Amino acid sequence: SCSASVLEARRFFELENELLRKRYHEKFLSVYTYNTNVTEENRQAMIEINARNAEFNKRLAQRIKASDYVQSEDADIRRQAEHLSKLGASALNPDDFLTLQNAISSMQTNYATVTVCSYTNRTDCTLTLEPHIEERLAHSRDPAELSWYWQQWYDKAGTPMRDHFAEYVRLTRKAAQLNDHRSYADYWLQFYEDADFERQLDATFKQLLPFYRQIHGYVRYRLRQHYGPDVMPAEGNIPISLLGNMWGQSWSEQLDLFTPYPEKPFVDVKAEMVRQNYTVEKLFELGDQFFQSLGMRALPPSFWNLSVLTRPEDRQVVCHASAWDFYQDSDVRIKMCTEVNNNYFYIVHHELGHIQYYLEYEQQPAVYRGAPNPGFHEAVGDVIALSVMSARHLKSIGLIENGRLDEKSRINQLFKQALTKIVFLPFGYTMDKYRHAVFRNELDESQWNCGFWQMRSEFGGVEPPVFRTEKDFDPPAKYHVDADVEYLRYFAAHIFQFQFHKALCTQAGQYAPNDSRLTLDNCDIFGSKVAGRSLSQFLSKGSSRHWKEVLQEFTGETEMDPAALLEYFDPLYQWLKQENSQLGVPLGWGPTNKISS
Ligand SMILES: C=C(C[SeH])C(=O)N1CCC[C@H]1C(=O)O
Ligand SMILES: [Zn+2]
Repeated sequence: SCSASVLEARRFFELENELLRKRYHEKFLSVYTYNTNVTEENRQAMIEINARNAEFNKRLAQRIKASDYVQSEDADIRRQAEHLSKLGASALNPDDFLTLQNAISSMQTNYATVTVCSYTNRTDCTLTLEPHIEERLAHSRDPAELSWYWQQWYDKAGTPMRDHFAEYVRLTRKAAQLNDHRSYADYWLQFYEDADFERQLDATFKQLLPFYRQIHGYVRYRLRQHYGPDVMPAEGNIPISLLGNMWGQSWSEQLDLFTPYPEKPFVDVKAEMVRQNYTVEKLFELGDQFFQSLGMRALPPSFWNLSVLTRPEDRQVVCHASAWDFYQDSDVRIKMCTEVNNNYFYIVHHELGHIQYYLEYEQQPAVYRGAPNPGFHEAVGDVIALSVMSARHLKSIGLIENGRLDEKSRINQLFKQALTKIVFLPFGYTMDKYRHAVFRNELDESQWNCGFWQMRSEFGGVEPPVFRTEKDFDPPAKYHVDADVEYLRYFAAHIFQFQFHKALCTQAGQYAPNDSRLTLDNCDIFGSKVAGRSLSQFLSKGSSRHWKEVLQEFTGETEMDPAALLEYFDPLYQWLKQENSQLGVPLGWGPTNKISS
């Protein structure tokens, strides 16, 4: 349709998108400068640019609201108008906006710079989360030491942030109301473009809970065998400090405590990487080569020149891994404090997935340079990692000997994957179930800390290693709470990534239903140009089309559906049900007693 009004509207959005692209370019340069050099001066400069951009975004939204673009006869004009009317914090008046920016950046600065004291040398208080504390949580087998680092971190990264967090809740609530949302939770949920999505998330979580209970029961049983009944009661909540990760979101670091068949040790890729003198650079080159093998773009020279891939010696940085799009000249970067180990091997691929998405949709107008469903952006890298972590692929890059696992080794491998992919689900679910309750005023401020642990216990059967009260405040001990980053995107990504994996493996001829040689858990799409074209097609759409439409073209489905995930893990699920009943392993847990009611 080329009526005069549509032509005028197209002209309007073409101009506005170019201005928006320039604003994004300027904004992300200043945020990156702060993240890669945490100084007060850089923090102030970042806030100033954010405030200026907020005014421009607000004015654009007002002009669109005053127009009839949302009723345009042209569907694309309507979509662009709707997207550009979605204001977040930008709806606040300049003073409130600055106050909110200060609250969030203060929490982020604390998270990035906090250090704790060594368990073995109490006068050394220079230990950082990455790499020192995470290394201790992954390798110590002393419950007292594990509990020490857990408490040091939560007491220093969490509790002192309570006032900033309260300010953040107050002002994001005000922003949401200015945008006619019931709450900031509803502002976050609108990015899924599906009024039914929250219900789907609840239903998906309930559907996967029985599988999680089997893993939880087995791990608790094995922890009890190792640490004894005083540390691990038979039917209790699992102390998070025993699980190898500060937040209990992934348990694979302590894998060798719970390997189903320890006599068939699953190859520790880290040991082999160290033996082969792997460098951080090599990890990124492997990821880059994987995408190129699919016929997708190589990382541009600017990536290698401008990224920050290891912790600098001479300045403070925000170590939490992140990928960056500067909306100009294919300038894409990663900032992370990489170490050569299993966890970072995964994170490198996770971040490169974001980078490939940025490169694939860069031709879109600025308003569409994003994912149509936040879960998609978090799933891309993980899909590639599913191929990379397969025995078939690890053998092909010389990191393990045996590319075809026998039944017992296959159970070990599936168990290792489940300790990240299934264990993550209650954590991801709780992070935003909790924040939604806070944002919706369903959880009273007097219960903000105990309510957090009550939900972690209810949904995941885990608890703090030490008693917690309302004098503590633990949620800001997690990066995303400090940085105002919504978290259900990761829960959704853990479901979508198996749907994407199944589609790509089918397209690559590496998966066939009921063919025991071509199963999902040993599929490796490396080198498949067919799969690469399909993935590239999917990513290049950006958010120009509704996520159900682009999902349908990519996998044939129109919903988030855990069927592919359950198919991938089925052999393990069957093994666990049989093993747990044979061992008489109790399943399930009661309310945590680590909080005062
Ligand atoms: C690596 C990133 C940056 Se988008 C991250 O935050 N992730 C990746 C997996 C889950 C989540 C986390 O660390 O909590
Ligand atoms: Zn991510």
